[in-house]
Amino acid sequence: MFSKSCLSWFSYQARLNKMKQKILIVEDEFIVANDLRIMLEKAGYKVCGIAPSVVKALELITTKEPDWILLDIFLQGDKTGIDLAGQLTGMGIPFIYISANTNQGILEAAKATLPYGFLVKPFREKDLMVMLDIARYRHEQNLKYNQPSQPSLHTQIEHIAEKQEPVADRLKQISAALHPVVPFDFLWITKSNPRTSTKDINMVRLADGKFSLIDNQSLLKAMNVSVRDFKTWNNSAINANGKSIFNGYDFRKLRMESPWTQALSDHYQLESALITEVERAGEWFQFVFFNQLSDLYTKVHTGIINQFSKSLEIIVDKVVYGKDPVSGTPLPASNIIEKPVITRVSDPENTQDFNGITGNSKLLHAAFKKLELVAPDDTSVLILGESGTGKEKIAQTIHKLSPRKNKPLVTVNCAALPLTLIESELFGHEKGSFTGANDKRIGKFEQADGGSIFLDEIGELPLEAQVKLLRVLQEKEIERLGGNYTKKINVRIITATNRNLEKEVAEGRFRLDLYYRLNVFPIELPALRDRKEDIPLLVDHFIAKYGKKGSSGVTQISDAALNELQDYDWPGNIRELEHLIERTMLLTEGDTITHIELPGAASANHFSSEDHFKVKTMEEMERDHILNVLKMCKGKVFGAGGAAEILNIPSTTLNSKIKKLGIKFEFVK
Ligand SMILES: Nc1ncnc2c1ncn2[C@@H]1O[C@H](COP(=O)(O)OP(=O)(O)OP(=O)(O)O)[C@@H](O)[C@H]1O
Repeated sequence: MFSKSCLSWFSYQARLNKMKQKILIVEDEFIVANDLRIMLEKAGYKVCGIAPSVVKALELITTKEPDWILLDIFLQGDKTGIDLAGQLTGMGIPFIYISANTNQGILEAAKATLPYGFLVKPFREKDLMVMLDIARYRHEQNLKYNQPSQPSLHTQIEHIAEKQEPVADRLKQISAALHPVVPFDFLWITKSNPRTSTKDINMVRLADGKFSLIDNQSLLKAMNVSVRDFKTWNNSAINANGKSIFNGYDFRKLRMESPWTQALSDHYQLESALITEVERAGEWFQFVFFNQLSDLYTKVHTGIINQFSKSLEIIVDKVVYGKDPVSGTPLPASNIIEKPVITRVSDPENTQDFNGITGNSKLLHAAFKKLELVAPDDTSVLILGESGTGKEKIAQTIHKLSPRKNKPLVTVNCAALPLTLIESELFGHEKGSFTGANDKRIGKFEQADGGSIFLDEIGELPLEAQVKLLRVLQEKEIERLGGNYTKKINVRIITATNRNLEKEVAEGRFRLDLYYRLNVFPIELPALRDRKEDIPLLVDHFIAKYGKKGSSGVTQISDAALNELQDYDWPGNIRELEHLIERTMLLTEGDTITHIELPGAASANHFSSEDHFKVKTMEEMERDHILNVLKMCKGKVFGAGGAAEILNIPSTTLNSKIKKLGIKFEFVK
């Protein structure tokens, strides 16, 4: 055992070690920078400067020669921390990111610069010190043994480019290496000046996340574009006018100016682009990265792509327009390109189902893309959408696609929990901790340990429980009611709501700090009325589902009935459609649904003359009952004489039922 004096000698040495370390803070928010300075100085470090921009940081690096840099990502000026990071690696200065931005694309970009750590704001003093300690230790070891921690992207690309493998294979590997840093769904590499259309390279990202090389001829066929049109369009390469990021308005303008971009983006549902050019022996080559997400590209990506311009040159020289590695002859594009197998998500003929989620609309694809990005991480996800849009299904898919898939996914409907039992349900209780607690209970968080917890209708959680939840998120530990110890837990949190949480925060019903913690990665699910093109697929899906389950002989639906469904507004979204199809199948004789009785349809319909055949589902009965009570109470939900009191249920529960059942205020009047 160490004696007390021996221990204090160690901490004295540790402090001496720190004192030798000069740290530069690169942070544009003065308060945060100052806080950091105070924490570091208290711990014995020397802060040699604070820089709010990359320009200032470079100046201070030259004059102060820092040993370490704490680096924010978005800074004053047009350069980001990630731009600076590239230069720091070259200068051999170790750095740690400190940022509130945990957007997946940015994290990937940050990762590619090989930082010694990434601290998410807000953080505790202890977190900063531990991270710095570990980073310093790792850096010392690296210096001692002279080991680069992992190959840089450039080294990876160099290595792939040199491989004696077919061009298509190398391009796939290069795309996979580039994608985490500059995400794309379609990469077009073309010789922009002088122009030669035969040498275009088109890399498409498939549904499984892999890449495929597709030649122009197959592309034209898939896009239904004539060779003549293509030749005319293709003579005009994209004129980027010195710009590199094309989001929103700029992307729409680019589409108008470049018919080829328009055709590509229509076919592949592309919404943004990042363009860069490299020069090789007097010839210019354009790399156009397209993405299905709008507003995806930021100056972080331009910074990265500029850092990797040498890698792009290698791609041009050694892979795309170079010599065949085996025969040594120049690579004619037509020979190196394989026939495509297009099974990507957006191909209506091939993919209609993404992990059990049916739909092929653009809006749903945007949600899938986000889901794919976030699923493998531990990031908290907030799913937003009206009742019945499939939020729970999305939560299940996130869990299924995550490394936690073999551990439990515990679902909690916050609206259905009785007020008095919420805390014990979520965090558990010890025997005798309150009247009626006859046994000890393991809470939902503990049940989900190692896996994920899905907190549905999080907007309904009362304020007291919100405080506790916040603590769990911050401390990653729970305390059972009546227990006097805490337990560490490792749970990924997925939440969902059909409420406008920002409004809830503004009106004091939801804690702002909790909202920030949960809203790290929001996924919005579109209402069915905004993606009616998915109705035929969904109908087929439900006919198949209930055909298998029940005794109905229905296997299809007539065009006329389908048209009726597409004309309806779907206030209850997919849940409403599903129940309607299930019910209609029960009532249909033969194998084809030819008519659908839509809610509110006029008496001219097929079934209303035979009311005695009409079977109401439990949900419909519940809906009718609530509606009648609401009418009786003149729409009053809360308080004395309100519908909740008459129905003897908490008003929060009633409110969520009203939403779930698609009851609108207009129906009550
Ligand atoms: N894209 C989809 N493909 C197939 N079935 C779907 C899809 N989306 C939702 N469903 C089905 O629709 C029903 C409602 O979905 P879910 O319960 O996930 O919605 P929700 O948004 O969580 O609703 P609420 O907010 O009311 O809890 C479920 O039976 C689900 O299986």
